[in-house]
Amino acid sequence: MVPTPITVRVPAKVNLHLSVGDPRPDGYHELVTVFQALSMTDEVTVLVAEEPGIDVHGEGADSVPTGPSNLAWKAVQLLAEHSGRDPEEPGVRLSISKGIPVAGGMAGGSADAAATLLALNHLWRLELGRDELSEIAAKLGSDVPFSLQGGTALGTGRGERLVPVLARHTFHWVIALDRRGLGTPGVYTELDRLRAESKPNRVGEVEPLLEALSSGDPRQLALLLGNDLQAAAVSLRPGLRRTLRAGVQAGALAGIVSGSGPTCAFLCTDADAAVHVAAELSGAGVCRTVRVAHGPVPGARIVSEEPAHRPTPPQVHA
Ligand SMILES: C[C@](O)(CO)[C@H](O)COP(=O)(O)OP(=O)(O)OC[C@H]1O[C@@H](n2ccc(N)nc2=O)[C@H](O)[C@@H]1O
Ligand SMILES: Nc1ncnc2c1ncn2[C@@H]1O[C@H](COP(=O)(O)OP(=O)(O)OP(=O)(O)O)[C@@H](O)[C@H]1O
Repeated sequence: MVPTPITVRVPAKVNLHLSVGDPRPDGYHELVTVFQALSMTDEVTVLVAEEPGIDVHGEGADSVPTGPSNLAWKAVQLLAEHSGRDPEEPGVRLSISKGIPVAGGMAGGSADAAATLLALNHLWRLELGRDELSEIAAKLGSDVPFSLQGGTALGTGRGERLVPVLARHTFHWVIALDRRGLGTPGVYTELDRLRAESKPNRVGEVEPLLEALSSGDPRQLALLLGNDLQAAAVSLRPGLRRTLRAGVQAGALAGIVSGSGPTCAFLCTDADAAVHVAAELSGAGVCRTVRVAHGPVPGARIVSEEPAHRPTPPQVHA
C-alpha cells in the first residue's frame, strides 16, 4: 500500500537579538542570537512518487528553484543517504506552499528543509528523535534546527546550537516585505567590510533581552531588540532606513531588520495596534507588502496526513 502523503506546517523566524562575532576559520561567524518563530508559515507535502520532483506555489514561488538546489530537496537527499536509500532515486515528490518571503531573512528555505526532514521521518517510518533530526538539520544550514524547534530559543555556535527560552507571552509584529531579496552571505561579507573600515555599534549582552521576554512586556522588549547585521543590510539596501522609520512613525514600539534582511519586523503593543500599524505602513508606500504576525508559535509539525492540495506536475525534475 502506498503511504499516505504527509503535510508539515513550518514557521518563519525573526532574530530578536543577533550578535555577530568575527569570522571563524570555516567562514562562518560565531553568533549569540535569540530566535522567535512567527505565525507566517510554509507547508510542505511529501508523497511517494516514481518520478521525483518539486512544485512550489504561493508567495515568491517564481524565484524558488525546483531542482536539486532547493534546500528542501537537499534535505530529501541527506535523509535518504542517512537512512540507506539511494539519494538520486528517493522515490518522493515535494509540494511546497510558500507563505514565508523568499530571500527575506526569515529562514524560508530553512523552514522547507526542516519540514521535509520531519515529513520524511514519518513517511519512511525512520523514528529518528528530535535530537538526531536536529543534527541532520544543522548540516543543511545554520537556521534549519530552529525551524524544527520553533518557539523562542537562544542560538549559539553558527546559530545551530539551541536552548529553549521561556516566553509564555505572545508578542505582536508587523512584517514589511521588500521588493527584492538579499543574499545572506553577501550581508555577512558587508558587515566584515564595514567593521574593517569603521566600528559600527555592536548589540550588547543578551541577558537583559531574556529578562524582558520572561516579563512579557513588549515595551521593555522593544528597547532591547538588536541586530548586528542591520547596518550591513541597510548599507546594501539604503531604502530600509526609510522603512524602519516609517514603522515607528506608524506607531510600532520598535523596528529591526529581520536576520540578514531585507524584511523589517516591527514590535507592537498588542494585536489591535499591529493591525493599525500595518494599515499605516502599507499606506506609506515604503515596502512591497505588509503582514501582521504573532510569536512565538511551534516549530515544524505535521498538520495532516493528506496533502493540502493535489500538487501539480513538477516543473523541473530533480
Ligand atoms: C542571518 C541568519 O538567518 C540569522 O539567523 C543566519 O545566520 C543565516 O542562516 P542560514 O541562512 O541557515 O545560513 P547558512 O546556510 O548556514 O550559511 C549561509 C552563509 O551565511 C554566512 N553565515 C551564516 C551563519 C553564520 N553563523 N555565519 C555566517 O557567516 C556564511 O557566509 C554562509 O556561507
Ligand atoms: N525551499 C526554498 N525556499 C526558498 N528559497 C529557496 C529554497 N531552496 C533554495 N532557495 C534559494 O535560497 C535563497 C535564499 O532563500 P531563503 O528564503 O531561504 O532566504 P532567507 O529567508 O533570507 O534565509 P535565512 O533567513 O535562513 O538566511 C533564495 O534566493 C532561493 O534561490
